[in-house]
Amino acid sequence: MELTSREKVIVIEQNQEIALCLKGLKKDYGSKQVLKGIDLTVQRGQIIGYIGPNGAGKSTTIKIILGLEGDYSGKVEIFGEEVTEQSVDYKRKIGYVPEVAELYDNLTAREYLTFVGELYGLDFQTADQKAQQLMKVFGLEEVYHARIASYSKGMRQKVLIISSLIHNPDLLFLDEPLSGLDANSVMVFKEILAVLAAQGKTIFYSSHIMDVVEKISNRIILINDGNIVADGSFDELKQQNHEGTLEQIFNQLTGFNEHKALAEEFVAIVQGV
Ligand SMILES: Nc1ncnc2c1ncn2[C@@H]1O[C@H](COP(=O)(O)OP(=O)(O)OP(=O)(O)O)[C@@H](O)[C@H]1O
Repeated sequence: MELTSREKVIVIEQNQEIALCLKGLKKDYGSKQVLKGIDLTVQRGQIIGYIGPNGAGKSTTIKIILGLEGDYSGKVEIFGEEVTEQSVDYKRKIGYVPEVAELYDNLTAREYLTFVGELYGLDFQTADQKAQQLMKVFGLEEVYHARIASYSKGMRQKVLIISSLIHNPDLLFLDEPLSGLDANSVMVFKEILAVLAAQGKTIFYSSHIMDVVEKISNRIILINDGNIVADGSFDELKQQNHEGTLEQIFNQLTGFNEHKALAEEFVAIVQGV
């Protein structure tokens, strides 16, 4: 499809707009330094794959950006505005799928999603209508009025995904979002991300499923021990590290080559040898 010159200008402007900027982000928990100075600028429309070993500080970064974790040093800017502990308005531009969520089991999906929609500034009717339509797309129209307590894991995850997008945010934080989704739903969700990114939404995608990160991200950021140790497209990382898959690059950059020895040790202990 040929873009008109006006559309080309809009695309260039969008690409230059900065959605997220982290400057010297540091965070300690007691004597443990979890983030040691994260500097990061994310352009609007990018899909960032944010990866790193367990405990590297990925969720901590996301929670700081969302204002869920205080007591850090450094700066967080969202669409050019510095986020402070008092800032609230910027949250309307953000959607979030947490790694672990407290869904209100006693509520129905309708009650929960309209509650979240209203928190994000939608009126009840709009939230109700959108929530019902989105549930239908995910094949959940029949349980819209059922309590979340009766949902399977994947059904809960779909409600979480809907709740993160109901207010049409510009910046989306996804922490292991595919958790519990079946293969068909994964396909739908990956397609949703591609369409959102094409519309200029910015997506920050944190996951351990390397082949998905490799495919959907146009920029991959690897953090290890509180620092960014790699930043680039998958092709760039592949060239720099002479490795074939993102999983292999991950192993190399985190200095890990003991999987066989560790597996054998584990099984030997299980067998009581
Ligand atoms: N509330 C807390 N109190 C104390 N330590 C914490 C707290 N939250 C996180 N940590 C520590 O901070 C470090 C980073 O945790 P974080 O959850 O950010 O890691 P992660 O990269 O998201 O890991 P994973 O891949 O396992 O989800 C870990 O060592 C963790 O124990």
